[in-house]
Amino acid sequence: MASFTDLGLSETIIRSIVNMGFEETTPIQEMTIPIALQGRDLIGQAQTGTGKTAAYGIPLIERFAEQSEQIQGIVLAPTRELAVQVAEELNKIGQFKGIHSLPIYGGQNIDWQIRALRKRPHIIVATPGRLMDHMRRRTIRLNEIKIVVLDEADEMLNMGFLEDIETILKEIPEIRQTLLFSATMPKQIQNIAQRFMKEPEFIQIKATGVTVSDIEQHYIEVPEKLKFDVLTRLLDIQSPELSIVFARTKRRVDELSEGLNKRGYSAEGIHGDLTQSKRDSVLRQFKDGTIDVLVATDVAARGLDISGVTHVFNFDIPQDTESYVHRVGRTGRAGKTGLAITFVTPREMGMLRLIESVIKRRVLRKPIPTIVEAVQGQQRLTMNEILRVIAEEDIEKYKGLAEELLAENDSVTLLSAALKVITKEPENVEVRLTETAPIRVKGMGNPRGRQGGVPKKNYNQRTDTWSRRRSHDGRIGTAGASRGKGLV
Ligand SMILES: Nc1ncnc2c1ncn2[C@@H]1O[C@H](COP(=O)(O)OP(=O)(O)OP(=O)(O)O)[C@@H](O)[C@H]1O
Ligand SMILES: [Mg+2]
Repeated sequence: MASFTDLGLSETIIRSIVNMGFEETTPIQEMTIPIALQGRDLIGQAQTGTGKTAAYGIPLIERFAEQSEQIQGIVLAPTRELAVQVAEELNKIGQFKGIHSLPIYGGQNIDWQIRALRKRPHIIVATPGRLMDHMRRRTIRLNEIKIVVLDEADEMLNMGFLEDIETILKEIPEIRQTLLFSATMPKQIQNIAQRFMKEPEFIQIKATGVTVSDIEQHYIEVPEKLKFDVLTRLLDIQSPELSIVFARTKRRVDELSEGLNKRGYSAEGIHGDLTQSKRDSVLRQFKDGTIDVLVATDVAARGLDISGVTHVFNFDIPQDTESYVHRVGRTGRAGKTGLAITFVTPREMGMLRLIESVIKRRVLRKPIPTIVEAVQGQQRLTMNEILRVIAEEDIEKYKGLAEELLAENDSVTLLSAALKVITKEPENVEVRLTETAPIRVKGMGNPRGRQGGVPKKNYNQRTDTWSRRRSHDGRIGTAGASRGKGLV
């Protein structure tokens, strides 16, 4: 890896990079910054969490003149939260050069944005819809734009922003530089590249596959009905620092975060139907650790860089392989490690195999954790907390009471009772979720299952075994038959 000083950057930029704590370039930065500095068009693909923002942000800011009164650069991003985050990072890179970036996104008061625009930011980081609004109102002029960046370009296409992007790019002078970045590059991207870019250089960093090797990836085959209990068991056993739970729909997100709260976890949901101020406050609370579990739709799958996310749970398997790559990429960022666990219902095994074929890596199968393990996990938490309090807190005023209680009870009985009171008992509140249909892939997995030839799989919670049951006569089939007999 190279040093930033070898890239011919100006002193003010180097100073801000040092200030941000970056010591060496990441591979995508090393490869793309010199090309982007020459003014050439560029498509950059590198794994999640490997510094693509600075890979375009550094040349973007290096090439701008701070004296200009006009907007010189536009970054388009698919979600509001990402627009805010990118603008923050660009402001850090531009702090000593005096280059200002402003996020512009839907759900935020437009008059406020218009006032902020009058302060002459050099760079706008926008979601396409809101930028279009400003273009119609003529509150943003794009005729001085020199550089355009499409961050998460493929996701903007997925979201149906193609027309908006076309309209936006047509308003921008043809003599410009266009940069396009994402961890995933499906074929449609070539379309955009051909139509809107000039002989783009394609830089692809493919160290060990599409997903980062620092992310441990597991899956658990689990029936739909048991997913929620399995999730809470995993939270109890693993006690993640911060975790993101991805679910398929907004309704699932609401139900899940409500259910988690009922069971005593500090969780909040984020999805597109919430007000922007709610979305902002949820994300803020998650970042500062006020809430430990963020339950999200794919709105939080792309680009978000939150330190301390040790676990990603795919409560529902994603509908496409790109989504998988980005979701699990919310952990294991900037050289840190992370764990991603995907729940797969029996009929979704085909989707899992498809994901494995795209990421070119096996996802490890793990058994359904037992309730005993969950209890042990909670007890361990309690024990650690007690030891921490002994080491760090003032407990003098409890000692009198302790002695009184010890006079009439033996110490083991007394402490056991106290532990029972303070340990959270797993699965003590029933939570029901609205069921969703499995995600299936044509031609993958177990095709005969769909024709009814292979008996349905059943999971036996008490014996932790899967068995195949013939639908007609109710007899137990092969796997796990001996243990499952009479219980299925
Ligand atoms: N050269 C560097 N040295 C150390 N940390 C860095 C460096 N470049 C970027 N980072 C940090 O790494 C983290 C991930 O960067 P960034 O969000 O740009 O990743 P990304 O490649 O855009 O990921 P995604 O595909 O998920 O959007 C950020 O916290 C960023 O500040
Ligand atoms: Mg990014």
